[in-house]
Amino acid sequence: MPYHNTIVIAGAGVFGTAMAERLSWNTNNTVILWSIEKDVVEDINRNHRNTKYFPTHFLNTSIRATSDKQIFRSADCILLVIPSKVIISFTEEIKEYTKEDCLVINLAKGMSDDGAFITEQIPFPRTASMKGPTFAIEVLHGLPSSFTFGGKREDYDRFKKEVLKDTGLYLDYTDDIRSVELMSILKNMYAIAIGLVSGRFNSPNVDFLIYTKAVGEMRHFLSLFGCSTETIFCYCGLGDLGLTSLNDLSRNRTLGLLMGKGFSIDNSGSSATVIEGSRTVKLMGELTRERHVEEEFPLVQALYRMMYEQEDLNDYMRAVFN
Ligand SMILES: NC(=O)C1=CN([C@@H]2O[C@H](COP(=O)(O)OP(=O)(O)OC[C@H]3O[C@@H](n4cnc5c(N)ncnc54)[C@H](OP(=O)(O)O)[C@@H]3O)[C@@H](O)[C@H]2O)C=CC1
Ligand SMILES: O=C(CO)COP(=O)(O)O
Repeated sequence: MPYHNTIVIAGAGVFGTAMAERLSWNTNNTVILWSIEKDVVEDINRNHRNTKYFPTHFLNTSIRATSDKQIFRSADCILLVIPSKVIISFTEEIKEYTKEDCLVINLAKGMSDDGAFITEQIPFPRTASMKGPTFAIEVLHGLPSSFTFGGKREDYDRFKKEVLKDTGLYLDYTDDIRSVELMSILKNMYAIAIGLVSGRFNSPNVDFLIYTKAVGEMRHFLSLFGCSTETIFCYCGLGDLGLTSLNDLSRNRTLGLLMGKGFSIDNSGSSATVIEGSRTVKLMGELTRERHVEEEFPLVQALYRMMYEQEDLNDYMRAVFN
């Protein structure tokens, strides 16, 4: 007998919509997008489009959308694809509507503004984290794409077999959820760091010089947070760092490119685009100082001084080529 799962995706922005499309390829999944954006919900239900985020693309007609939080009552599995800073309060709110054995998977970046790991704060017994080298537009266009599933082994096995069947989405696995959450925020920060030198030099030699330093710092961070350093070899590690830091589709790399070309930046968080790496620079810049380990993280410190302490581009370059 075929399995049947109701998947409710919280967030009908670019990535939530792309994931809805792919999960709908498995006809045993009922896929529902939940969004605060009423115009987006209406567009999906009436026109099978999400014109705000994908002006030219038609979605699978089986995908339904709603703004009613009661929908979470029906979920066997929830994917969280809203900005990471609102996830904890959001899950606290929907908890009362939701089945106790629902699997809640965080696809957004893994840390809240105060430095808490999101999956450790979500008030559900079955949680997981799923991150990988996956630009939304390529997921939407049906290209084979991969994630690391961080969570319990039995949840991984079921999710892979039942939900991802026929979707062209592939998984590797770790039980170290925290390491998956950590990799996802670090690679955004290092995408800015590498974007900065790409913007300035446009040189593969220079890019990979800084890329290699970034991998070393990511490994130090895994140790600092008591995580398995093996996760660096998963899709969410080297895979996502490479994708985000070396491709101009990335918003974080683009921010670095612009800074490397001398444009000034707005750190207020008011930007309409999600550039989560700048928050990570602040968090990790301060955290490494508080723990007196800043010398092990020269890229982070150089970025922090440039983005939050008014150092200039030349200071950044001097610091990272040291
Ligand atoms: N884009 C990509 O390629 C990838 C993105 N991700 C991650 O997915 C997460 C979402 O990113 P992405 O889809 O790109 O971002 P978008 O900005 O496209 O989508 C976020 C959605 O969440 C909504 N939202 C904002 N605030 C709230 C709130 N308080 N409650 C509920 N919904 C809210 C937004 O609505 P509104 O526009 O009205 O604010 C929007 O619909 C991020 O953590 C990102 O890093 C992961 C892998 C790939
Ligand atoms: O997270 C992403 C790919 O995994 C998307 O990266 P950006 O947020 O930098 O666009």
